[in-house]
Amino acid sequence: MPSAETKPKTLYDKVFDAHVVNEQDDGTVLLYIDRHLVHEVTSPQAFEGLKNASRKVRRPDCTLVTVDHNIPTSSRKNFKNAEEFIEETDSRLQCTTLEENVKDFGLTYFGMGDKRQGIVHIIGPEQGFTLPGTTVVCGDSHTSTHGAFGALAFGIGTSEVEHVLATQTLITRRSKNMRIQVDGQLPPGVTSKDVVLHIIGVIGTAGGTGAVIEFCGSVIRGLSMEARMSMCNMSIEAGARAGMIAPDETTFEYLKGRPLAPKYDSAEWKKAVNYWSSLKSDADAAYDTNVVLDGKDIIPTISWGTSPQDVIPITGVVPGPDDFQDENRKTSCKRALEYMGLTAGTPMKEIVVDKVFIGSCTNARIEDLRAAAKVVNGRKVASNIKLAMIVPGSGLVKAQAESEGLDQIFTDAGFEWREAGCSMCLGMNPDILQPQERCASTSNRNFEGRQGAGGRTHLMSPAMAATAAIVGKLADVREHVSASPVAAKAEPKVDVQQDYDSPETEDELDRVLDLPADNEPHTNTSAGSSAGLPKFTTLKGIAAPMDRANVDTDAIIPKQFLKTIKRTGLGSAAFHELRYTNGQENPDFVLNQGVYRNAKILVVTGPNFGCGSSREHAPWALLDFGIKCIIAPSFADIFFNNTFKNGMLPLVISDEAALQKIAAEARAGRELEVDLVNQEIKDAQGSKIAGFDVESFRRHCLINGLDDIGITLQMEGKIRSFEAKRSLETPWLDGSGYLKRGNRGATMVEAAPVPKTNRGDVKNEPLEW
Ligand SMILES: CC(C)[C@H](C(=O)O)[C@@H](O)C(=O)O
Ligand code: SF4
Repeated sequence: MPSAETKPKTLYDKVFDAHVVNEQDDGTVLLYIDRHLVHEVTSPQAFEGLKNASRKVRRPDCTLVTVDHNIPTSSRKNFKNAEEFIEETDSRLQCTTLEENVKDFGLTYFGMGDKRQGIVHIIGPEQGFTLPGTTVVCGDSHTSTHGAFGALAFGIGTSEVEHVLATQTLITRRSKNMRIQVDGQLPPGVTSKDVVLHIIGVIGTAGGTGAVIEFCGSVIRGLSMEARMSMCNMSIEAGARAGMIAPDETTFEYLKGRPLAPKYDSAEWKKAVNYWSSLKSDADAAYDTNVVLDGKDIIPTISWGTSPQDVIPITGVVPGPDDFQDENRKTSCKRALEYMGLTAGTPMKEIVVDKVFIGSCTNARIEDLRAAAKVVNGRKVASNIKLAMIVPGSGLVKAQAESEGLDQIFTDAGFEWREAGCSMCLGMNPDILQPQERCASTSNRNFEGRQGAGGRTHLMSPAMAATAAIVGKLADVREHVSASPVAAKAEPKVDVQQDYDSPETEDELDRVLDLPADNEPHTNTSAGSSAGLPKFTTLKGIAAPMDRANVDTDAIIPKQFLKTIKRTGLGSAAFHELRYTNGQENPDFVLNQGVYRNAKILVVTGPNFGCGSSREHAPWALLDFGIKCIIAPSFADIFFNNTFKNGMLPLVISDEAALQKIAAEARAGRELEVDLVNQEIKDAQGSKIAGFDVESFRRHCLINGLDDIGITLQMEGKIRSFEAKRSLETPWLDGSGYLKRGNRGATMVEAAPVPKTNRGDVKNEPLEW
């Protein structure tokens, strides 16, 4: 056996190992976080937690904040401030709460009046905030996007957002290694979006559970950074913790001249590139799973159902339950066909579309817009299309597209040209589908109700969505455009400097100056801080049975309830779309029936519970309903973590016979007892039905009601030594370019750290600095 030092490592192992602050014997790791992106939906409760415990943000210089999910995409010509601009009360409150928080904590913020505002996963890379070899987190599942740079980037829940804000670390464990190699070459008309949809079709939405996927092979090497981002973005849809691609010349080329990357050609840049070049898997590194695909087998791919694994080549027909072996898939197929209003056997190309959405963190970058414009150029949107919209991923993408005349191509064809934001990807703002409307969408999730209650989503590439807009039906781009719309590998540079007055005189010393006024980390103490959690020892109560697979967090708590700035009060909204029909309780749904109304335990017989979004609102809603324990054959990673942070217990029972025994008790309406101390599930008479295993650190915290942040703060010494080492080895990660440059150039004033208001009237304080 080679020693730990000499053992060949994967890219993931290398980045992970380089960030370990502390490792316990049971594998619990305190991991240092280099980059934290924050948005309005998943942060209010985290900032509230900090305030309640009188804590500060430890590293404002490593934190970047924007608004994206709730904001309208209508013209901002008359924009003055979010308070006046956002009409919907809850959305407005979420955005203004964020603005108060960035002021109170002195954070760098791209507000709606700043050209650099955009979807978090678009602006991080665009600004050079995302760098190879870093750890990147955000309270958002599509943080996986940033893995395209060889960063270890993953979504976290709100409790973890608070943990990172307070400590700049996370408590985590190692994931498995999965390699997906795509060899050969892609045929014309096939893009990275088709590749990733195809992959999810092959491995399924739970295929990557517990693993970090490394994408490699000649097809991946040949992709531009933007195309790589689209792929890593959707690794969460394959159930993975993260997706990664080893950095190479394409990556370095993309990073040249980005405001927050080391200055190009400086000694620091060279040092960085030298380090980044070492970030590749060792030749004989071992993977837990290997998948090998050939690019030539991939055809433009599109989704037909309500899960991202429900995909098919555009040349295919809508499948039926008989096309699947697995019972769970047969049942979900039936339900999906009903929801989608489709009949098995219908050719995909005959499906008529009502709306077209080109946007989202998967496909709203300049290359995506160019690919769509190439299809649209000189043509008109079909007359049956009620709305075709282009929503650029950031203000800078929008400006770049306008400078290339793409906006004109789109508007001439009949598309609406909007302002940056998440928009109809999840419809937290006014951009939604009406019930039964069918949408060709470049986003990443086709869950029931995702783009609007009753709305029907088909996922596809920008070129395919543009083709659907022109044809009025789902259509094959290859039949409508002669040349491949795939962008060349040459990097499509968005002009990130346009707002940015970079001083000519910068030299190496700059890095030292390039620090916030108080570059000392803001240290929090563990003393007298947050309240901790209620202890979980045993739980006795009614268990509700749920025979479903892939229950996503959009289903557990739909988007309209994410606008709260509190953790409580979501119980009545849990499983909203399943629980109510036209405002009336649906009698078929288990939680509306007799004893199950008071269920404390949920027994799910299908795999992959809690997949999709990172919203901690899902466990909050279950907890508020009264459910403290969920038993299932497997869970999606982020949901699994989120439950523990709320004193809840997710129990993996992978033994089918044991699970069926437990489910039988639940179906009979009898109580179960979950004994965490002895790790046993008992029936109402107290006889053991099954045993289980919970990682010792997590068990210890639950049983003793311990607060993670408090525990981590006791490691201050170790965190400080880690930071000192980081400053020496990767100095480019300290300080934020904005925080210094903001004091120099007038055009940068709006991005300076936000002083705490001293007028006591935050609402009337101008927000566009
Ligand atoms: C709001 C946020 C928690 C969520 C996510 O984590 O993915 C959102 O971005 C989504 O796409 O559903
Ligand atoms: S998936 Fe959609 S809602 Fe989520 S961050 Fe991306 S664009 Fe926004």
